[in-house]
Amino acid sequence: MLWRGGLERLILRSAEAKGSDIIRTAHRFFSNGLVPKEGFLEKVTDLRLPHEWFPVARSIKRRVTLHVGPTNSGKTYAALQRLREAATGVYCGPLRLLAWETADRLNASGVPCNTITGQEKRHVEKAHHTAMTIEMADTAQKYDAAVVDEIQMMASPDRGFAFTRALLGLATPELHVCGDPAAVPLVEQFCRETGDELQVKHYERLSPLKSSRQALGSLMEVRAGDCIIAFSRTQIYNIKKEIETKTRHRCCVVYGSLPQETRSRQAALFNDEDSGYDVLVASDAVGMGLNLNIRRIIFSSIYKFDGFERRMLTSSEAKQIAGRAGRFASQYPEGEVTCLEPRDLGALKYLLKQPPETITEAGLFPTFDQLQLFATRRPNWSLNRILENFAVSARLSPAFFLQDCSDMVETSRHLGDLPLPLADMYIFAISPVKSDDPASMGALYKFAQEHLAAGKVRMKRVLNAGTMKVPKTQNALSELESLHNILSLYIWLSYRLPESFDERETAEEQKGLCEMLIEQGLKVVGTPVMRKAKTRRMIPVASEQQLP
Ligand SMILES: Nc1ncnc2c1ncn2[C@@H]1O[C@H](COP(=O)(O)OP(=O)(O)OP(=O)(O)O)[C@@H](O)[C@H]1O
Ligand SMILES: [Mg+2]
Repeated sequence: MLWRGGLERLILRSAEAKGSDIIRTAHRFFSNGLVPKEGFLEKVTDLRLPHEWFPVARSIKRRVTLHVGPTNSGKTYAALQRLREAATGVYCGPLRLLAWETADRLNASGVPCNTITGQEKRHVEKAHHTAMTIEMADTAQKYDAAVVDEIQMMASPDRGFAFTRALLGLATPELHVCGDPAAVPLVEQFCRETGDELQVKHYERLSPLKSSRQALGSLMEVRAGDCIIAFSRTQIYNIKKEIETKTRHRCCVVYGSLPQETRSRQAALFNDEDSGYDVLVASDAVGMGLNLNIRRIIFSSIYKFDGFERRMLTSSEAKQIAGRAGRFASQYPEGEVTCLEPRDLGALKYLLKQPPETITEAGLFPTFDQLQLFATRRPNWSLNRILENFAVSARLSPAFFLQDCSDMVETSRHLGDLPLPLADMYIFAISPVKSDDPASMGALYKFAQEHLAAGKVRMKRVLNAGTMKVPKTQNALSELESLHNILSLYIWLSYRLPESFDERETAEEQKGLCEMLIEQGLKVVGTPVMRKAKTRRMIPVASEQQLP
C-alpha cells in the first residue's frame, strides 16, 4: 500500500514532462483490478500547484524578462533580438500567421528557423530555432532562450491554458515574455511561486497613433493603406464589393475561415506597394502582433458577434486592432484610427482611452494523463462525462480558472456512439474541427469511424472525387473553405495518428489546389464583373448516400 502512495505522488509530480510512462504503469496497476486508495481522485483533481507539473523547467534557474507596453512599441522585436543571439531557441505565439512571420524574419536575418503549427512543420536546414503556435510548445525540451508572445492571452476563456502552460513550463534559463501591461501582476505572482527571477521592461509606442476627429462616413472616402475592419464574412465581401465598385481601389481580404496560407498571401499582396492591391478588408483576425503596411484602421462597426451574443468590442480588442496602423519601420510612420459610422466615434475613442484592465486569472486545464487517471475508476465513462465531472471536482487556486472545454465536450458527444479508446477520443475532441460547420463535423465522424473500423482512413472513402471550379459566389467560396477545413483536419490528424491517416501528401496536394481556387475566387467574389471561371479536378465531401 505504501509504494502505491509513493507511485501516486510520482505520477502527480511528473504528469507533464516525463509522466506518460509512469501513468501507463499506473494504468496497468489499476486496471489489474486494484482499486485506487481513498483520496486518490481528490489528488488527481487538485490543480492548485500547476507549476509542479513541469519538472524540467523547475530544475532550471530561469531568468524571466517581461516586455510590456502598448501595441507597436517594439516588445516582440526586443525579445526576438535576444532569441537570435541564443544558440537554440523557440518562439511561441498566438497565431499561425505570427509564427510564420517570425520564422520568415529570423530566416531572412540569417538565423535558420523552423516553423511548427498544428497543421504544418517546415524544417529549415541547420535550424536550431523554431517558431510555433503556443499550443505546440514542448515543455520537455530544453532551449537556451524562449519567447512567449501576447501573454495577456492567458486570460482567454478557451486558449488561456496554452499560454499558462508555456509560461510555467518552458525549460530555458532565459524566458522572454511579451504583452500587455495588464498581465504584470499575474506574471509576478507566478514567478514568485516558481522561484524564477523576474525583470519587467516597459516600452512606449514607437510611432504615433491618432484618433481621427471624424468618422469616415462613406466607403467612397477610403484611401490607399486603409484597413476596414468588419466582423462577418458577408460584411467583408459587401465592403470589398462596394469599394471596388465605387472607387479605383482594389481590396485584399483576411478573415478567420480563410485558409492560413491564403491569409498570408493576401497580407503579402497588401504589403507589396506594387501589387495593385492597396486596401485591406479584414476581420479581427489581423488584430494581434502582426506587422502590416496599414496607414489607417477604420472600424465598420464596434460591435461583434462572439459566438454567443452581439457585443461591443472590449477596450483591449479595440486597441489591439487599432495598433495595426502606422507600424514602426513600415511605409506609414504615423497611424490613424477611426470608424465608418459617426454614431460609433465617441464609443471608439472611449474604448481606446481606457487604461488596461489587470488580468487576475489565467486559464488552466488538466493534462491528458490527469484525465486518464481520473477515468481509472470509471472505465465506461465517455470523454464528455469525464470532462464534465472533472470540471466539477477540480480545485484551483484563485489565480486560475478552468478552461472552457465546451467544444471538446460537444465533439466527444458527437462521436459518442463510437467505442474509441480514450486517448484516440481525446485527439479527435481537441482536433481543430469547426463545430459550427456541419460538413466539418460530419467529416470528423467519418474519419473516426474509419479509423476505428479499418485502422486506415482512405481519403477517397470519406471524400468523393468530383469537379471543382473557381468559386464565383460567396456560397461556393464558403463550400470550398469548408472543404479546405476538412483537408486541414485530415492533415492535423495525420500528425497525431499517422498510421491511420497516412495520406498526408495527397491531402496537402488537394489542400494546395483548394487554396489556389480560393485565391482565384477572391479576385472575383465581391467584384461586380465576373470572369469566366476555370475548372479543376477536386474532391468535394461525399454525401451520406455516396458512402459505402
Ligand atoms: N529597434 C528597432 N529597430 C528596427 N525596427 C524595430 C525596432 N523595434 C521595433 N521595430 C519594428 O517595429 C514594428 C513593431 O514592433 P513589434 O512588433 O516588436 O511591436 P510590439 O510592441 O510587439 O507590437 P504588438 O503589441 O502589436 O505585438 C516591427 O515591424 C518591428 O520589426
Ligand atoms: Mg508583438
